[in-house]
Amino acid sequence: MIQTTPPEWYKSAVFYELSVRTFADGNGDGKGDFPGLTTKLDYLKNLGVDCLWLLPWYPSPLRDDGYDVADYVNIHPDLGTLEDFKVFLREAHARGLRVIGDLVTNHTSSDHPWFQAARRGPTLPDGAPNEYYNYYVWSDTGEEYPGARIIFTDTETSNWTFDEQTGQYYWHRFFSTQPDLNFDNPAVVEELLAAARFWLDLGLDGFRVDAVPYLIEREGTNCENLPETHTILKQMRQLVDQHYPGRLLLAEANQWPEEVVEYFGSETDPEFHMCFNFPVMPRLYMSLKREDTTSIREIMDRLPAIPSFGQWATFLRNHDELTLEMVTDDERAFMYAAYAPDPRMRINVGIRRRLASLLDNDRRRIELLNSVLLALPGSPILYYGDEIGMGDDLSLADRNGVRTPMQWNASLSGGFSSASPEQCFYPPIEDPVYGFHRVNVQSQEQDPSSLLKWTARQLEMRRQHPAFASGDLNFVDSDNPAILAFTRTTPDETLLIVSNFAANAQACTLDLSAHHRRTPVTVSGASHLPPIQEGRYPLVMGKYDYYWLRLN
Ligand SMILES: OC[C@H]1O[C@H](O[C@H]2O[C@H](CO)[C@@H](O)[C@H](O)[C@H]2O)[C@H](O)[C@@H](O)[C@@H]1O
Ligand SMILES: [Ca+2]
Repeated sequence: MIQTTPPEWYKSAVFYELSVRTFADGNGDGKGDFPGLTTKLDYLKNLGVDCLWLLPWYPSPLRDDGYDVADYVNIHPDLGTLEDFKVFLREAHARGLRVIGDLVTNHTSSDHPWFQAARRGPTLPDGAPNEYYNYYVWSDTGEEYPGARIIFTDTETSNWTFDEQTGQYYWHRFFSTQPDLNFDNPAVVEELLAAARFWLDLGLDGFRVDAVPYLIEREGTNCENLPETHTILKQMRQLVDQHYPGRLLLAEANQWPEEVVEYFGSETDPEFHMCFNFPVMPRLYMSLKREDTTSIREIMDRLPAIPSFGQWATFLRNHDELTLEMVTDDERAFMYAAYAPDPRMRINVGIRRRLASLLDNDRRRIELLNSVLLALPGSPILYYGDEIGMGDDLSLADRNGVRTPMQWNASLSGGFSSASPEQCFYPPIEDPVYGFHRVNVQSQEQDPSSLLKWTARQLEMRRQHPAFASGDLNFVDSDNPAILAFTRTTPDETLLIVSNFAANAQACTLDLSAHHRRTPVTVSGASHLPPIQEGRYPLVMGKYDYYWLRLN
């Protein structure tokens, strides 16, 4: 059962991101749904995750996979009913699993009744003011805010789109089918808070809040991270603190450390409990190809201190492209050359591939990056299917190639649905390397050496050593840049994590003078390494090897 304490459960949680639509189909119509997901809760519990993050489940025309919301307080009919959702949430809680949703704040779908009403213009035919007009951001010229970048660079040429009905332009930071809400209008803030309350009242454990930097526009700025945006987001936190203590707000702010840290607020004026650590993610991949981990250490050193209630969210992949917004131009060019040799792999400012295919399906590299993810400060978020090494489908448009059906077994449609593959929302992957005949949960559950079993064991080990979640981070100097070494320390234990990012065996000497006379023992307890006699500690590691050690 879910305990109401500790309120800061998210600090030690492992999260699992999934799309209800592509996880498990309960009624055989080819579309995943809440009843299907409910049947998979034991799988998720056994994997060892603590909290599920569900992609948007709202009614939507699905022009951005549900991030175009047409009704904030309902379930998309394909995914089931509100009653199905309640059953799912009850069953998740009964297993000790928490659940957060995705609150799409910045914009609605152009199909949302608010936008359709807004298009009637500022004044209604009877002369009364149209209250919905000011729910959105309008312009006569479409020339305002030229400092705001375009985010979906492959699709959009402007952040303004002309609307025939009003004869005006409306503002949108994402697709033109996603008009931005006008957060200068207090009624809009109230609507979003009411939507949040609706789900929190049903027992939801919180939200990942989408695209938070873009709520407010101001001339002469880039319209990101503005002080007025923070003021609004703090109202959301106040709502949670006052009425829903113990629930979580996680900010999706794809920004540099100096900007993202502002989304935590402060001890006395809090904003989000958690923020994604976007900048470290591409550097994990970059370090592998460069066989040089300097950039990981540099970006982690650049993270400012966060309030005591705060926690980072770390991840290797998610439902979007592997974003390259938080790297330099040179680094971006390097990443494209290294990880997206086929132009179809590129989209907007990123790479639309899954973890296993990015890493050439190399089990050692997959384990290495996961082991670093689980050991770095922050609560890790696993992306569904990556725990079994699913691949992607480049023939699907947009970012949908990384959103294919979960592969449960080798039966028709990979056990995702009793419908045929052609009837599935996205076709299940069937290629010989990543297809469901070869890569699926059932076969990996029967194989003690599978990636799935390895992942479950790592999560269990992480749980047994709280320093992984809460220990202080200290980098250990290594004379070999291919080898990343750091400690995580609590008053009770010190963990030493050493990882070889090179494709060959590497030797290094670590400066462990702070740990003189201690003996590194693998966290499983299976192997003792030589004691740290002197400050300089020599180590030889096989290619892509990693050690999780406890200093006794
Ligand atoms: O709702 C619109 C989009 O919001 C999120 O977008 C984020 O992903 C973008 C890349 O796909 C990224 O560049 C941007 O900084 C983020 O806000 C959401 O995760 C997307 O799926 C969605 O389309
Ligand atoms: Ca279904």
